[in-house]
Amino acid sequence: RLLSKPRVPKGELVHIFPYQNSLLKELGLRLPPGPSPKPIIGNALDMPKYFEWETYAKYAKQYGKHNNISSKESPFIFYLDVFGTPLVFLNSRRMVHELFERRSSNYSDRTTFPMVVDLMGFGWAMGFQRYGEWWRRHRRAMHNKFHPSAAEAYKSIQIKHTRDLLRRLHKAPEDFIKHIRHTAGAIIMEVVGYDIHIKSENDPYIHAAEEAMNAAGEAAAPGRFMVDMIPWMKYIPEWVPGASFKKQARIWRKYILDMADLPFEHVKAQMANGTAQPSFTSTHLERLAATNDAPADAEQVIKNTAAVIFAGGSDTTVKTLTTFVLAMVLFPDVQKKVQEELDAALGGVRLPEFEDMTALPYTIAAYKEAMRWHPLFPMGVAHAATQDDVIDGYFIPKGAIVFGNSWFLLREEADFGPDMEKFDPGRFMESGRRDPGQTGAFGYGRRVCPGRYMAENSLFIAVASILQNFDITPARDSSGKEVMPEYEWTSGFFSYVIA
Ligand code: HEM
Repeated sequence: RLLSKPRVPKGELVHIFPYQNSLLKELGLRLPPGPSPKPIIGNALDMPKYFEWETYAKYAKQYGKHNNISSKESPFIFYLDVFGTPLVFLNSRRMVHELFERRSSNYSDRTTFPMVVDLMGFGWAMGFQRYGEWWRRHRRAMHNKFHPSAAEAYKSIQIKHTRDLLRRLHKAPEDFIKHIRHTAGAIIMEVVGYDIHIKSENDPYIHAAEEAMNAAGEAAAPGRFMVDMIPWMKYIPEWVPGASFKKQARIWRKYILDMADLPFEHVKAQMANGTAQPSFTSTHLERLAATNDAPADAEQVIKNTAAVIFAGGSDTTVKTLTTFVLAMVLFPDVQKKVQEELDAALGGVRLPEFEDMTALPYTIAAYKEAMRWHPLFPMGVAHAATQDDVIDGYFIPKGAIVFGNSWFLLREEADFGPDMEKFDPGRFMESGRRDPGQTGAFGYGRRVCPGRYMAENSLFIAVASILQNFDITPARDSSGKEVMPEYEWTSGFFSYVIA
């Protein structure tokens, strides 16, 4: 199953995959000099269940040393066999660039998701769709309204709701997460065209989106549900002992389908009676109505894309901002510096605008540092290989699920400077530093997050507005003493802070 002429590195094989041992002779390869690299992980049982990105990063370092790899970007690649499904983990920027960017036509597929798509009903979400024409149509519908200059159109919506956030924070600062969530939801709903429904923090659409996203977070982590490894299990009836995942999927499914259907139907009804505001959904639908030869499923593409924007666009921003708030508590000096910059630029007489960005490099660096310090998707979102491939002598079979270890990439000293655990926006003030948004925080290649321009705008205006007007400090106990928050990072598809 090997391609004709694999590229063979000069004595630099760092890790022989378990299955490669048997292929070495066939390839005419020899083991590199020095202690033989051992297979690190053999099967599903050895798979780290929690914070796997740290484990893989540790292996990468450990085996790099073991193999005397001097390069700053070791060609690290790990392989796991999970009941016959090959999982490949890329632990270097060079590898990620080579596969996801340069060979993107082969690494832009997704795997099947028996739990999330077949059972839970997430097939409408572009992020889970297989690479091909159906996905491309969704991606085009989104790109059309989210490329950098299209995202400009949303700035006034972002400003409006961020100002409202300041009022809410002023009134009840202790509910800051609730307010941030409300704001992110309000922005994305107005962009998509669902804004008419926001009546309270308990808005049913925001609630459905949160439930659905929490479900995705739980269910999409590799190895979380056996049915993803043994797909025929999806046919087991719900009453069979051990099939509780089916019941769980059924409960989640309602939220997931409602989330796509209900608000879309409502926008259509609003358009029919002339009360709809211009939005992603209404402008796409209007254009569709004016097209004579549109395919029959064109409306479904609009509905699906509106839903995925709604789904992907709020929780991601909320969780990144929550990480930022924690960082401000833990690193008060950074907070002071951002505030000094804001005061110098705005003179304390007006609120920040997007036009101020050029005068606020440290503020920009601060939100970028939040994406680097603790990326929301530490292992990105897995891509899949369409065809067999070989890289540096490693064979990657067709169908392999390929992860980029973004967490590790965002901790490369060569790219971001020293003291990786420190929240230090100052690192971006040095020349030659990489942008986290282009180093895995938004994923890779043709599947890179299409909402990234809008997301960065939301982060910037929120960070600038909040820190210009508030100090973020630890809470105080009854005697007035500051108490540092207890917090932990979740593990799974997303990793975010819970306090
Ligand atoms: C800080 C906020 C955000 C982060 C950290 C983030 C991160 C990501 C990542 C890591 C991926 C996977 C890329 C890959 O497969 O390599 C992704 C995909 C995606 N994101 Fe975002 N995202 C954010 C905000 C948003 C927003 C605001 C939207 C919508 C407006 C959005 C919509 C999507 C969609 C639709 C996909 C699927 C793309 C595809 O599979 O082709 N994201 N995002």
